[in-house]
Order: sequence, then C-alpha cells, then structure tokens
Amino acid sequence: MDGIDHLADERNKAQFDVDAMKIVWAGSRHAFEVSDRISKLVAADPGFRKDNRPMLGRNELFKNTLRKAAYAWKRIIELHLSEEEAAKLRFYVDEPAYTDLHWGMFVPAIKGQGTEEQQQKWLPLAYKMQIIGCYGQTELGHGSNVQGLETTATFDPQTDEFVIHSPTLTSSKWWPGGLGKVSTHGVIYARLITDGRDHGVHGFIVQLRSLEDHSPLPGITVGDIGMKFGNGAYNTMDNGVLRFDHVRIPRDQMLMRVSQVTREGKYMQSDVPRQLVYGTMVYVRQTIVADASCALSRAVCIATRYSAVRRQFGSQDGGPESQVIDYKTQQNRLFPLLASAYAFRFVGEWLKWLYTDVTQRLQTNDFSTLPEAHACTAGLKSVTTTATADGIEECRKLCGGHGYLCTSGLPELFAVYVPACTYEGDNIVLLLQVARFLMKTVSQLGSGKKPVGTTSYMGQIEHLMQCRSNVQRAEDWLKPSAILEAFESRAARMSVACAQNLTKFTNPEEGFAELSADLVEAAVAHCQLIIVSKFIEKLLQDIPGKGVREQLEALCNIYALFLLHKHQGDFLSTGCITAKQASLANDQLRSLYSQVRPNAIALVDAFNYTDHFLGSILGCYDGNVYPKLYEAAWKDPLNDSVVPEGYHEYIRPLLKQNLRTARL
Ligand SMILES: CCCCCCCCCCCCCCCCCC(=O)SCCNC(=O)CCNC(=O)[C@H](O)C(C)(C)COP(=O)(O)OP(=O)(O)OC[C@H]1O[C@@H](n2cnc3c(N)ncnc32)[C@H](O)[C@@H]1OP(=O)(O)O
Ligand SMILES: Cc1cc2nc3c(=O)[nH]c(=O)nc-3n(C[C@H](O)[C@H](O)[C@H](O)COP(=O)(O)OP(=O)(O)OC[C@H]3O[C@@H](n4cnc5c(N)ncnc54)[C@H](O)[C@@H]3O)c2cc1C
Repeated sequence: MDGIDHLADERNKAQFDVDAMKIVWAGSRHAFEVSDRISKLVAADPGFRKDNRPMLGRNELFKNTLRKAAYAWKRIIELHLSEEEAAKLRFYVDEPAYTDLHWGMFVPAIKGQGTEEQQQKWLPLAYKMQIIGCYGQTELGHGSNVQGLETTATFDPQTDEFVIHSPTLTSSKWWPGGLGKVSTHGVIYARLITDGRDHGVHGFIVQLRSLEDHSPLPGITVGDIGMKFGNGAYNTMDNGVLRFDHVRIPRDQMLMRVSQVTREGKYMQSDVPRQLVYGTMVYVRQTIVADASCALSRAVCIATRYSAVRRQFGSQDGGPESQVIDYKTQQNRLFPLLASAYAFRFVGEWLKWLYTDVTQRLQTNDFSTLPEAHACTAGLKSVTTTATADGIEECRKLCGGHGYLCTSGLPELFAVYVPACTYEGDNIVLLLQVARFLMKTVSQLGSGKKPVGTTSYMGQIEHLMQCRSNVQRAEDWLKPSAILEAFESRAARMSVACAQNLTKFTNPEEGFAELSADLVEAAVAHCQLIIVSKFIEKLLQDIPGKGVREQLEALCNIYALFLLHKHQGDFLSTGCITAKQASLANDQLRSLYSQVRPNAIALVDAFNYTDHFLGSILGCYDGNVYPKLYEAAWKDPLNDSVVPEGYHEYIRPLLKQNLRTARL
C-alpha cells in the first residue's frame, strides 16, 4: 500500500535478537529455513489464494479445496519436496482437506497397526496417493466410547473373508474426515466376530469407492454429513456418513500387528498390549498439541499487532491517543496468551520427543512408558486445545469490533479451531483418562513403586503434602524452584484429596463418577505442572542470541504466575501458598507485563508468519490497517452494485407503503 512500516517504532524498541528467537520458535535452524522457504513459496503462489473462502457456497468451496489439494500435490512432485517440506507446504496452504486425514491418520494407522507385509502392500500406494484413505472410527451413536462401536466384522471361514456390516442406524460411521466425497479406502473400526465370539474393536482396511469411476462399491452407502459451524472454515472438509451392507473383504485386510485371525478362524493375540489399537490416536493427539501453539500464536500475532496500531482515549494536548496495548487490562488479557503460545510450543516439542521415544521402545517390545505417553498426550491435548480455543476468542475481543470482521482472520480461525476440543477425544473424557492414571499412581505410592517421568514429583509426596511456600517478596516468584514447588504441591494435594475421597465409596467406579468434576480439576493441575516444568527445562538449555533467554524467562514467569493467579482458589484451598503470596504473585505479574511490553511486537514477529498465512488485515506485518480495511470493504460482493439486488422486490414496496401510511 503506502510501503511504510507503521510498526517500525515498535520493532525498534525490541531488546532482543528477533532472528535468534525465530530459530528458537522453529526448533532449529534447519526447521526455520524449511518453514521460511516453504511459507514464502505458498504465499507467492496465486494458486493458494484463500481470502475468498468465507464468501463461497459449499459446492464451490469444496471444489476449490479439491483443486488446491491436487495443485499442492503437483507442486510437491515438481519441486521434489521432502516429506518434511511437503508437510510444511500443506500446513501453509492452511485449508482443512481430506489430505489431513490421509497423511495424518490413515497412513499412521497402517504404520502403527499393520504387519510388515501389510505395510509393504499398502503404504507405497498411499504414499503415491494411488489410494486415498480416511480414519473411520466414530459412529452416529458412539464416539467417545470406542468399546461401544457397533459395526461388525464377522469372519467367514468358507471364503476366508470378513463381512463388514452396519447392523443399526447408530452404527453408521459418522464424522470421518475425507470420507464423505473423496476417500477410496478407509481404516474402519469394527467389532471382530469369529465363530460367534465378539473380540472387541479392531481396525480393517476397506475399499469404499471404485478406483475407476469413484462410485461407491456394492453394499456401501456413503455421503457428506452436512454444513458445519462457520463460513468457509471446516466446511472445506467432507466429513462423512457410511453404511455397510454385508461388504466382504479378504482376511488379510484386518490390521494384524496387535491380534490376528488365522485361516481357520482362530483369534490370536500378539504379546503387544491391546491398547496399541488406540495407537493412532496417541500419535495424532501429540500433533494436536503442536498445532495448538500454531493456532494460538497466529491469533496472538494478529491481536498484538492490532493492539499496537489501535488507539483509543488518552490524548494529551492534542497529541495522539493511547495505543490500546498500553492499557494494563489489555496486557493482562493478551500477554498470558502470548506466553501460552510459547509454552505450548515447547511442551509440544517435548511431547514429540516422548512420542518418538515410546515408538522406539515399542519396536523392541518395551511397553513400560505407554501408559504415561497416553496420559500425557490425552491431558496435554485437552489442556492446550481448551486454552487455545478460548484464547482465539479472547483475541477476537481484544480487537474490538474489527475483530468480528472476517477480514480480521479471527472468526474463521476460531471456527476451524474449536472442534479440536472435541475431535481426537472429547477434552473432558481425556482428562478423566489422566485422572485414572493419577489415581493409579497415588494408590501405588505406599507400595514402594517409584513414580517416574512426569509423575516423579509424587516421589516426594510427604514433602509436597506439608510444604509451605517461602516466597516473601514479589521477586521471589521469579525463582523456578518457588514456582515448581507451588505447582507440584498443588497438583499432588489435589490428586491425593481425590484419592482419599474415593476410598469413602465401596464401589470405586461409583466413586469415580461421583467425584469426576474434582478429578478433572486434579488432572488439569497435573497437566499445567507439566507445561510449566517443560518451559523451565527449556530455559536450562543453551539459548543463543542477545536477550533471547531474558525474554523467554519473562514469558515463562508470566505463564506460570498467570495460571497461579487464575487458579488461586486451588493454591489457597490446598494451603500451598498464603493470600499474601498470591497477591505478591500478582504484583510480579504486573511488572513482567511492563518488561514484555516493548518487546511484544518483536515476540510475535518471531513466529515468522507471512501475511498470506495470517490471513488478517488487523495482523498485517506493516500495521497499515485502516486503508486495507477500507479497501477490502469495497470488494465485498454486496458492494458490486450501489443499489442492492432485491431493492425493487423488497425495499421499494415497503417504502411506498410507509409513504401511503404516513400520508393518512
Ligand atoms: C483458518 C484455517 C486454518 C486451517 C488449519 C488446517 C489444519 C487443521 C488440521 C486439523 C486436522 C485434524 C484432523 C482431525 C481428526 C480427528 C480424528 C478423530 O477424531 S478420530 C476419532 C477419535 N476418537 C477418540 O479420540 C475416542 C476417544 N475415546 C477413547 O480413546 C477411548 O474410548 C477411551 C480412552 C476414552 C476409553 O478406552 P477404553 O478402552 O474403553 O477404557 P479404559 O478407560 O478402561 O481403558 C483401558 C486401558 O487402556 C488404556 N488406554 C486407553 N487409551 C489408550 C491409548 N490411546 N493408548 C494407550 N493406552 C490407552 C487406559 O489407560 C486403560 O489402561 P489400564 O488402566 O487398564 O492400565
Ligand atoms: C470436526 C470433526 C472431525 C472429526 N473427524 C473424525 C475422523 O476423521 N474420524 C473419526 O472416526 N471421528 C472423527 N470425529 C469424531 C470425534 O472423534 C468425536 O466426535 C469425539 O471423539 C467425541 O465423541 P462424541 O461425539 O461421541 O461425543 P460425546 O461422547 O457424545 O460427548 C457429548 C458430551 O458428553 C460428555 N461425556 C461423554 N462421555 C463422558 C464420560 N464418560 N464422562 C463425562 N462426560 C462424558 C462429553 O464431555 C461431552 O460434553 C470428528 C469430529 C469432529 C467434530
């Protein structure tokens, strides 16, 4: 537009090396270079335009997504992109599509649950996209309760086949992304039945559509489940409905790493735990934590830049009004979200490490860390997606009225993001899994079994149950040891209180149900401790770049002290801190906001998002918001004509009639 950087003064205030921070955010110099190169490539390519998304009808929108996915694949091949680069390209194209499920769930399900032979047969086809797959687990009647699924896979020893069938309406597959209109195949979860015996839910590779003309194969009824929340947004995805009428598949299409059915129809279990059938969900939950930091940082980048541009009140002697970012209330809403984006980034990095470690152990039949990996992925998925969904909405409000415009980018981001609280496991259901894990850990404390990994803090349970914080001045809250002790004792005491209350019930399951709200709170406390401690651990690493460590320390303290302030009821009622110490934490938080304020724009610049990816006039890099908003308004299809369509039918007759009434 005018070519001026309206945020230049803000950028000049930065007290740290932004380029070094970009590398910390990306995870490594290599990751930064790939991300930077691919994001610019996508931004410069008109084939990936997305600003018209909210205006398109469903059919047009969907066709456009098909076009983009095919074009993205073409570019991936032409440019010989590596797997890492291709994944980045799909990320920056920034449009939910069937490919997310193909690469994100179908392929990992075959990798995780298929035998070597099955992988050799199916993966090359999937890698070349000669088949397109989805993940068909959820049904109309059951999503959270996987054991309640009703689709059946009955072995027929006569023909050496499984017969896949949907016995009831509620057994219809419902929700799988990519299923509605695109997938040729699916990993379908169904109850395995051999010789009249039900062996529970297992995965099967089922072909759904002809590879010749894309029509559904005999016995298959398939379609899209309809429009979802928001314009554009997740409606680019064909979430589907699917029914089977006695569809036959060969026996070797049951995913047989965990259990097998022999030619004679004998059911056999490997010595790997049954829970590996749930392995794909563990993998995806881990990626969702990393995605949370992307979505939240994106919203925070928009809200921070706009808060520096926007001015309201406070003009002195005819001078400029105050930037809204200088209001303490704005900082108190915005900076904890900025800190959360960084916190989720680092815990996501750690979770990826944990997942890789578990996968390597599984290959050598070491299953010891699987329960912890399940608890961590489930809990962190839940806590980070809830905070991110709420955070995006808060960012919209931080942008005032303009945040409600689609051109702010925030409504669509919110609409796309909120289902993350539900898919891949409802957040409450997942926290209850964490709570079960914690109750098990507490119950084993007396047995001499040493808690490990993220529950190792419970090893000092006597200390944590009676310690009192020794914070005396606001600055004492900057000590990692003070923060850790407060978070550890809060989490331990909440878990122990739940465990003690559970003993009052003769039936433990009844007790668990009755106390489930408290158990969820204990699980949240445990997960927040993990996030805080992983941020603190990150700061123990070598962090090059002028001033970078100091900024990260400030953000880490903001994240922890904001949580402490928000959940001070927990900290006070469990006696971990006093009212005076809670108030000191709040004093410290205010001074941390002042420390972050001059660096705020640089801290969001470190995300290195292009204007194309942000998709937001309010968040544009140069801060030239008003001319861009004004220009964009005139491009709205409603402004194609000065007098709107419908004037002659609906406005003119009304005005005429009112004129007659007025004359009377
Ligand atoms: C503006 C534009 C922006 C554009 C952005 C573009 C990008 C967007 C991209 C987004 C892509 C996202 C795609 C979304 C895909 C969603 C896919 C789905 O939802 S797929 C569908 C997802 N569906 C769901 O998530 C369903 C959720 N439900 C479940 O996972 C299960 O039913 C359950 C866990 C709740 C219960 O399980 P159940 O067996 O009934 O009962 P028990 O509780 O008794 O557990 C028994 C034992 O097993 C243990 N264990 C359990 N799980 C695991 C595990 N994973 N591992 C290991 N162990 C596990 C458990 O600890 C226990 O151990 P122990 O105590 O005996 O030692
Ligand atoms: C956009 C989107 C994409 C999806 N993609 C796929 C896909 O590709 N493949 C696929 O198979 N599935 C997919 N799903 C389905 C998704 O995984 C399920 O919707 C999800 O697991 C939640 O299950 P549910 O719908 O049965 O919720 P429900 O379990 O019916 O939840 C309803 C309410 O009940 C509560 N509740 C349920 N059980 C308990 C309990 N034990 N204790 C306390 N409260 C409880 C929940 O907290 C919630 O408040 C998708 C869903 C969405 C929204």
